[in-house]
Amino acid sequence: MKQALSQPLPQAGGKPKDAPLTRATVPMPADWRDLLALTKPRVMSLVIFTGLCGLIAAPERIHPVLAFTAILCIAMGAGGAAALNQWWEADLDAGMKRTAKRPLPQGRLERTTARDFGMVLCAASVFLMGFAVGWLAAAILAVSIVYYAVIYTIWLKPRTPQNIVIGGGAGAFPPLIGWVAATGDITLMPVVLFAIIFFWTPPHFWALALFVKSDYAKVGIPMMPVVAGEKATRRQILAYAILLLPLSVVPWWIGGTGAVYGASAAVLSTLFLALSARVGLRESEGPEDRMKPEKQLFAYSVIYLFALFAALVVDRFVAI
Ligand code: HEM
Ligand SMILES: CC(C)=CCC/C(C)=C/CC/C(C)=C/COP(=O)(O)OP(=O)(O)O
Repeated sequence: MKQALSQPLPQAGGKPKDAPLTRATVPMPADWRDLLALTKPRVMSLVIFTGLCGLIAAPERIHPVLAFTAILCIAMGAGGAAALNQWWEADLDAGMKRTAKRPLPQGRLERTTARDFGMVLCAASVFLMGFAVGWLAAAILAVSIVYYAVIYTIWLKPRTPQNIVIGGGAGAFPPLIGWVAATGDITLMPVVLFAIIFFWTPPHFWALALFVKSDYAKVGIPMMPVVAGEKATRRQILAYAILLLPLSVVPWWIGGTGAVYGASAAVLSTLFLALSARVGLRESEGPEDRMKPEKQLFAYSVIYLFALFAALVVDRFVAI
C-alpha cells in the first residue's frame, strides 16, 4: 500500500496479527453486509439508475434478459471498482470521520478479501457484458473501472485538486454503457449524457468537500477547498452549474428528446444553478457546522441527477 498508516489498523476480527489461531481466533467468514458496504451501495444506486436510463432512452430495444444482464454488469463493475477503491484507501478512510466506520478501517474484513472481491466482480462484469451483451459495452465498462479504481483513486486523487474534474469521467460512463448495450453504437446523444454527468460532478462533490474540508486536510488529500481555498471552490461550483444549465437541455435541442425532458431539464437545472449561486457567492469561510447551503446543494445534486434521468425515460414513453 502506498500511504503510510498513521496508526496501526486493527486486524480483521480485532485480533493481533501474530496471535495463534485457536478456535476462538479463527477469522470469521466475510459478512455479506460488509461485502455489500464495499460496493458503496448508495452511491452506486445512482450509477445503476443512470445506466438503466441510458439503456431505456436508447432508440433500440434489447431482450429484457439482456437488458437485466447489462445493468447487472454495470452494478458489478461499479461495485467492484468501489471495493478496489476502499482496498487501496483503507488507511485514508481510517483517518477521516466520514469514512472511518467502513468495513476495512473497522477491521471487519481482511484487506485481501476486499481486493479479491473487487477483482472478481470487475473481471466477471466485463466478461459477462462482453459475452452476453456486446464487446463495445464491455470495453467501455472496462475503461470506466480502470478510470475509477486506478486513474482517479491511485493516480489523480492524491496528486491534484483537479482530481474529481478529470476523475469525474469515471462516473459519467454508465448511461453511455447502457446506451451502447442497447444499440451497439456510440452516437451524439449518449456522449451528451456523459457530458452532463461530467459537468455535474464538480458541484456535486465540491459542495460536500466544503463541509468535510478538515477531514481531507487531515489525511493530506489535495481536494479543491484544501488547496485553493473555499472562495475559489465556491466560484468554480458556480461556473460548472452555469455550464450545466444549457448543457442539460442539449438532448432536447438536438432532437434526441421531446419537450417533457427539455422543460424538466430547464426547471431542474435552474434550481441547481440557484442553489449553486447561493453557495458560489457566499463569502464566509465559515465553520463546517454552519454549512447549510452547501449541504442542501449536495443533497439536491443527488435528487437532480435522479430526476433528470427519470425525465429522460418519462419523455421516451410520452413520445411513443
Ligand atoms: C469523481 C466523481 C465523484 C466523487 C469524488 C464523488 C464523491 C462522493 C462522496 C465522497 C460522497 C459521500 C459518500 C459517502 O459519504 O459515502 C458522494 C455521495 C454520493 N454520490 Fe458522489 N461522487 C462522484 C461522482 C458521483 C457520480 C457520477 C454519481 C452517480 C451518478 C454519484 C452519486 C452519489 C450519490 C447517490 C451519493 C449519496 C450517497 C448517500 O446518500 O450517502 N457520485 N459522492
Ligand atoms: C461503471 C463504473 C466503474 C462506474 C464508476 C462509478 C463512480 C460513480 C465513480 C466515481 C464516483 C465516486 C463514487 C467517487 C467517490 O469518491 P471517492 O472514492 O474519493 O470517495 P470516498 O472518499 O467516499 O472513498
